[in-house]
Amino acid sequence: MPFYFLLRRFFSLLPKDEYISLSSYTPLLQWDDLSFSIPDKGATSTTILHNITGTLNSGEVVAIIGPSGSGKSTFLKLLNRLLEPTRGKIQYKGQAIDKIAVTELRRQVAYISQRPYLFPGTVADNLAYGAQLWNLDYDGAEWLEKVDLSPTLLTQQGDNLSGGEQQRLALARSLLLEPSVLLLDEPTSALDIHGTALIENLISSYLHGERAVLWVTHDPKQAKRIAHRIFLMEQGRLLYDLSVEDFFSSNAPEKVKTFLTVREGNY
Ligand SMILES: Nc1ncnc2c1ncn2[C@@H]1O[C@H](COP(=O)(O)OP(=O)(O)OP(=O)(O)O)[C@@H](O)[C@H]1O
Repeated sequence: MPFYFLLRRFFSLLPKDEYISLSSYTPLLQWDDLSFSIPDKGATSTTILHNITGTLNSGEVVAIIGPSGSGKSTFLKLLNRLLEPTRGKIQYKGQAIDKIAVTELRRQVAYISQRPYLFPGTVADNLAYGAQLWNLDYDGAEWLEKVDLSPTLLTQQGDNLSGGEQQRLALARSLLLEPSVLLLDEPTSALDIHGTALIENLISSYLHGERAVLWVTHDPKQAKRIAHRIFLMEQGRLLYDLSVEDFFSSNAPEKVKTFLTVREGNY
């Protein structure tokens, strides 16, 4: 009997509680029927995200791609409560995220924005912020080196750094808190090829144990390099949730092929 069927048979004999306790079979994040609207002037509203359902499982990188304005950033922000959904629910490790203290949720599910907000103060102050909150030991110089920044920057004011340096500092500041889930909003948009490769390698070495990554990118080639699955979004809807192989296969849905053609074709 194939291994998969043996596994199914084994699970069907277990009481439900034991089944749920097998954490590697539990998605880290689940979202169900998520919508997000913004009130207009008057009694109407504009819906930015429509009825999105899905999961992020331990050990995977999911790339989110889609045209500008399709709702990718809005979707990420809902997952650590930077925004609240108008409809639907989100769970982290099986627990509703609005029942988890926001500071704890954001330590576990970290959002790193495309244009990161640095706290006033030095690079060292920025690295220290979360670590002090959670009483963690860390080596600031080592973390700077991991993101290819010189330790000599520790004493510099954060707002003196270039856009790409700020992105890397924000990434180091988040990674040293060891979150389970990284929500990355175009983390390499301000980096050259060398910086991009470095961050892609850093994230793949970060991905072990019960960890997972949602990674917004505009670049299908990057999605192909880094992801196990790809979400294609359009006009606030999740059009497709496909394995990377299916996404780039000759049998991919027409809308996927059209998207790839518009973004330069041959992948
Ligand atoms: N606070 C807001 N008020 C009004 N409209 C908003 C607000 N936030 C987002 N939007 C709109 O919602 C849509 C989705 O925005 P979002 O930033 O999530 O898209 P995106 O796919 O991440 O875009 P990009 O790839 O350009 O970063 C856009 O049309 C945007 O203008």
